[in-house]
Amino acid sequence: MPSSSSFPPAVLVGVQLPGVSDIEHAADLAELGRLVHTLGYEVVATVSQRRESVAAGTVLGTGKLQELARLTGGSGNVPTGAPSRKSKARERWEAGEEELSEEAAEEEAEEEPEEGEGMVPPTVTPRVVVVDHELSPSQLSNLERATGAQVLDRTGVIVDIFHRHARSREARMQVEIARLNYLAPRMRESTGSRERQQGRGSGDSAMELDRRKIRDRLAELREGLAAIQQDQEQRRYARRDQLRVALVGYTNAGKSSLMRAMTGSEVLVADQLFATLDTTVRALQPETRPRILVSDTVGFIQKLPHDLVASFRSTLDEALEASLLLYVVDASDPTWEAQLEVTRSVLREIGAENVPSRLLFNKADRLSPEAREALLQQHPEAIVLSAHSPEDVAALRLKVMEFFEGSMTEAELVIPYARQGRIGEVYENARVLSEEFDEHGRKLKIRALPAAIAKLTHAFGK
Ligand SMILES: Nc1nc2c(ncn2[C@@H]2O[C@H](COP(=O)(O)OP(=O)(O)OP(=O)(O)O)[C@@H](O)[C@H]2O)c(=O)[nH]1
Ligand SMILES: [Mg+2]
Repeated sequence: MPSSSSFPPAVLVGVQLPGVSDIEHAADLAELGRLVHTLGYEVVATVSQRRESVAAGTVLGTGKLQELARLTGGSGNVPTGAPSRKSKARERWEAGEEELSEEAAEEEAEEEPEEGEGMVPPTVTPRVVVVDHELSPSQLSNLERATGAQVLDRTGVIVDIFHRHARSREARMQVEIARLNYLAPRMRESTGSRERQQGRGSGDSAMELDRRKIRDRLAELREGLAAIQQDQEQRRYARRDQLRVALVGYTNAGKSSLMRAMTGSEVLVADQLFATLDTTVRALQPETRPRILVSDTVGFIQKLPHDLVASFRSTLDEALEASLLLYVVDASDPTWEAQLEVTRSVLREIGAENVPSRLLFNKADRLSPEAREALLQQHPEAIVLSAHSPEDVAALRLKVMEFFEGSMTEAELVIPYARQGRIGEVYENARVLSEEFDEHGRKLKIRALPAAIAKLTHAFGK
């Protein structure tokens, strides 16, 4: 890990809209800070403003913009209209004293708050401005001119992280599709005179392509992706008769840590957002009879760009086809409820809301005994655990096995002596309850999923 001074300094910019509480706003900015940190920047300052809406031209009002420009060493000059007088109602709302009524909001077009909201000036000059809202090309351009710094928006940051973390061919293609979709409309509106339009790493090569080339590239990518996905579908089809459980949840909740602990696999665990972009499937360990497959999946985040959700759909199809979804929640995060709601809504969006599920409150080692108790009171059906505790993971394994027990049935199978070489298939897909030998072969009593019984019966005959 490099020392913090080697990270390029960045300043965060957020607008607190009416209806967003102080706590929610602070959590939003904290999350943006973690995204920016994951991308390799150090957050040295935050500029935040209460506004009725994000300013069409420059996101912030002129006064706040100048404050931002002072931090970054920019001119603060932007082509906006002259600021108008601030209403008394707005002054009170901005001071946090009351809700802003619609009439009061309409009273004036632009406001100009002066107070610094307790901001400590950074000792280094931020070279990057990261805005917690999606920016239009003209907002981006105005902000770059006023601040003299590189400007990124939240979507751009997420797309960049995905770009850096994509490993498999499929994930790389999905991310490239999302990036091109993100860049294309921005390129359309700009006349091409601006450099670094989308900031570091998020579009340098794409900027050289014209729109037609982007379209061609998108078509090529979609075709390539379709071929890969067909392959995957076949593999999933082959696994349809197996017991499958998928770990889903907010980014950084601990899905990969649980995957490691449950399967002994070496999947990447990192205190980063979106460390995992590919689905990994491994058998639950110690192996069960029949064996149970566990999938680790891409994490969710609030305000996930729609294109990214769409491009990761196939990754999430893995979750759709699981018989059991384990919703992993970071119970030590004060915003876990909002995070769980994001997870639920994305899964609803892909049609997975009817898959049976269990709630896992992870990182319980960071909770006080009272907090644990309160969670269980609130969600008696949930499992409270720590991915770092072998006992907790062993108990989870039993719970998962119990869940599948209910969906299995029993059957008899006779394996002719000539086919004894394939006996391993039976042990992998079923639990053998008893066996006898007679003149026809090995007579087995098995317990397995109905689909697995059908397949084995087909393979070996009655
Ligand atoms: N204290 C504590 N830390 C945990 C626990 N589970 C995971 N972590 C930490 O949380 C961070 C994120 O863990 P991951 O397993 O990578 O989380 P993830 O859900 O796979 O995250 P993404 O792949 O980025 O979506 C890592 O630093 C883990 O060490 C736990 O039970 N207790
Ligand atoms: Mg992960």
